[in-house]
Order: sequence, then structure tokens, then C-alpha cells
Amino acid sequence: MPARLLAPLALSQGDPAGIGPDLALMAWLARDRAGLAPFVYIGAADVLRHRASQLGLSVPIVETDIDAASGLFSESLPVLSTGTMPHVVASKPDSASAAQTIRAIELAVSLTMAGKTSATVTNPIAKSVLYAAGFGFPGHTEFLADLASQATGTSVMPVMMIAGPELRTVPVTIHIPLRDVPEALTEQLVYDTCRITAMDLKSRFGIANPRLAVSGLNPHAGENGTLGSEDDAIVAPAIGRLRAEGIDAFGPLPADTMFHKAARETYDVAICMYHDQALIPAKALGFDDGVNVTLGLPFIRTSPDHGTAFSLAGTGKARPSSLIAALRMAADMAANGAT
Ligand SMILES: NC(=O)C1=CN([C@@H]2O[C@H](COP(=O)(O)OP(=O)(O)OC[C@H]3O[C@@H](n4cnc5c(N)ncnc54)[C@H](O)[C@@H]3O)[C@@H](O)[C@H]2O)C=CC1
Ligand SMILES: NCC(=O)COP(=O)(O)O
Repeated sequence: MPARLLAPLALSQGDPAGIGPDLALMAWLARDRAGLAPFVYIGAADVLRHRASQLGLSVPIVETDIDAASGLFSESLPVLSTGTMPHVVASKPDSASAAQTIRAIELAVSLTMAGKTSATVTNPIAKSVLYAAGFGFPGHTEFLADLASQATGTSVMPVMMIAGPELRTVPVTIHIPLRDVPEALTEQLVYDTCRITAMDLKSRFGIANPRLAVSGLNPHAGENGTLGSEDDAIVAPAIGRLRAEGIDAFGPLPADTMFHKAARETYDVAICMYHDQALIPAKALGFDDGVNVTLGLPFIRTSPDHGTAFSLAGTGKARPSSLIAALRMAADMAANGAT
């Protein structure tokens, strides 16, 4: 456990029919080998016990209050219970569990904002399952920002960053249909996303002068306007404003040639215009140890880079490496004094 980290990490259960419970159990079993800081699982203890038994994993699961959680961690997996869950079957998603899934995220965030936990680490949710139950946010990222805005009374703009050992990427637009991207992309959005990224790479990742490589939207970054106008009309002016403020942003770059090894050495983060432009290279290069971190929040939030992988839940085939990387990154950020 890093010396300065006093409060445990909050780990939300995610979709209980997905691999979140499996990964939490596996991460706890790997705690010493992986050098993990104490974490408290926030969710349904009965689902976790059932999954442990299904997987044949010997994990003592202890329901606790938050103050006792860190002290229990070496001998048992502490659980802060969100109450009794409707019946859950591994790999069978059911929107009846949505309220509990959301409650676990809310509880993790409120504990983290109160300083009772040092960071929030989220297990994956299935967006469509929550949408079916009326969840009004595209994903965690926007939900967390809303919770933070409500708690602080100030507007919070979240930025998604996928961070792996070889590459960090940020999508400027996130979970919207591809056909809506050009409409959603504005100079202000590109500018704000880059500014928040630069600020957080400094304050949370210790990069003194972050280099931001900004992609274009169109093939060949628009080929001088002949393959689309957005690169010259939206992306380039945003980069001009950033540079005028001393932020080392450059582009717009053709997205197809900015991810090879030599290109990656020229920047600290790639700012991309839409979800797949950012997440395909990030997951191709680092699926097993990539971390999804939300920048711009007044607290630390990380997550594995993958989803609920329903078909693997309860089989023992899910790999916990990305969750372990997310737990480690959150603990490092907290120990380094980032909030
Ligand atoms: N942070 C979050 O809450 C995220 C949630 N999702 C949600 O997850 C659901 C499923 O999404 P998919 O696109 O199928 O992505 P997915 O990441 O769940 O699965 C993609 C592929 O990777 C495999 N995989 C994923 N995690 C793995 C692990 N830990 N070990 C071994 N193999 C693993 C799966 O078996 C599948 O073949 C969707 O509903 C989506 O909304 C997706 C990404 C992130
Ligand atoms: N594709 C990334 C993803 O779905 C994660 O979204 P979020 O739930 O962290 O907002």
C-alpha cells in the first residue's frame, strides 16, 4: 500500500451479470502479487458470494462499514452493501438490476467526494441495459460529471482518456452515433477537451509540458479541404487558440498515420474526433492493461478499458489485468496527491 494512501479505493460492482464481480474476486486474490492498495467493493454481497462459489474461488467476503474496510482488506474482501439484489444470473443481463448498478456508482462517488475513499474505480456497465431502465446518461463518464456538478454546484465537463503503457487517447465526441459526429464537433469542444486534457496530464500524471497530437476528422485531415471542411474550419482554429495559450498542441493530423511507433514518440496523448478513432488504436495496442480514466472531475475515477463481456461471466475466463491496472493507476494518482 502506498504510504500516503489512507482511505481505500471504492470499486463499484458494475453490471452484476457481467464480469465485474469475477474481476473483483480475482483482483483481491492477486492483491499481494499485484501490489494492490486496499479496495472496498460496493455492490451486492450475495451476488459476489454466489459468483465466488460458481468460480470455485476461496474469497472471504465481509460486509462492513467504510471506516473498517482498509483494515479488513488483507484477510478478506470488504463489501459495502447496496442492499438485496434481484436474482442475478451470470451472463444474463437484466434491467431489473439497473437501480442497484446505478446506486453502487452513486455511493462510490459520494464516498470519494467525501474523502472516505481515495478514488472511484468502476466495473463495466452495459449501457443498453441501463438505458432500458431509463438511465439518462450515455455512460459513466457523463453520469459522474453530473454527480460532481450536483455536489459542487459548478458545471463539470468530463473528458474520457484511455491510457495504456504505449498510448493515451482522448475521444472528443464519445457515445453518439457516427452520423452525428460532424454536427457535435465544434471548435469550442475541441478546445475545451484539449485544455482539460493538458491540465490533468500536468496535475494528475506529472507531465510538465504535455504534447497533444490532434487528429483530423476526415481522411488525410481533409486534404486541404477537398475531403471535408471540418479539419480546417473547426480543428485547426482550436489548435491555434491552444498554441496561443502555450499548450503544445499540434495538428490536425491524418489519423491513419499518427499511431505507428515513431509517431507515438512525438506526443503524450492523441486527441481524436470520435470514439472509434481513439479507442481502436488504444485497445489494439493495450487491451489487457488499458485504463479508462475520466479527466476534468473533482475526484479520481478509473475503470478497465473493456466492457461487461457477458459471455465470460462466471466462466473463469475473464482476465483481471485491466481492472488491476485501473486499481493501480487510481492508487498511484491518489498517493501522488491528485484529486
Ligand atoms: N466502462 C464501461 O462501463 C464499458 C462498458 N461497455 C459495455 O460492455 C458491453 C459489452 O461491450 P462489448 O463491445 O462486447 O465489449 P467487451 O469489452 O465487453 O468485449 C469485447 C471482447 O473482449 C472480450 N473481453 C472483454 N473483457 C475481457 C477480459 N477482462 N478478459 C478476457 N476477455 C475480455 C470479450 O469476451 C469480447 O470478446 C456493452 O453493453 C457496452 O456498453 C463497454 C466498454 C466499457
Ligand atoms: N467505450 C468506452 C466506454 O464505453 C466507457 O464508457 P464510460 O462508461 O466509462 O463512460
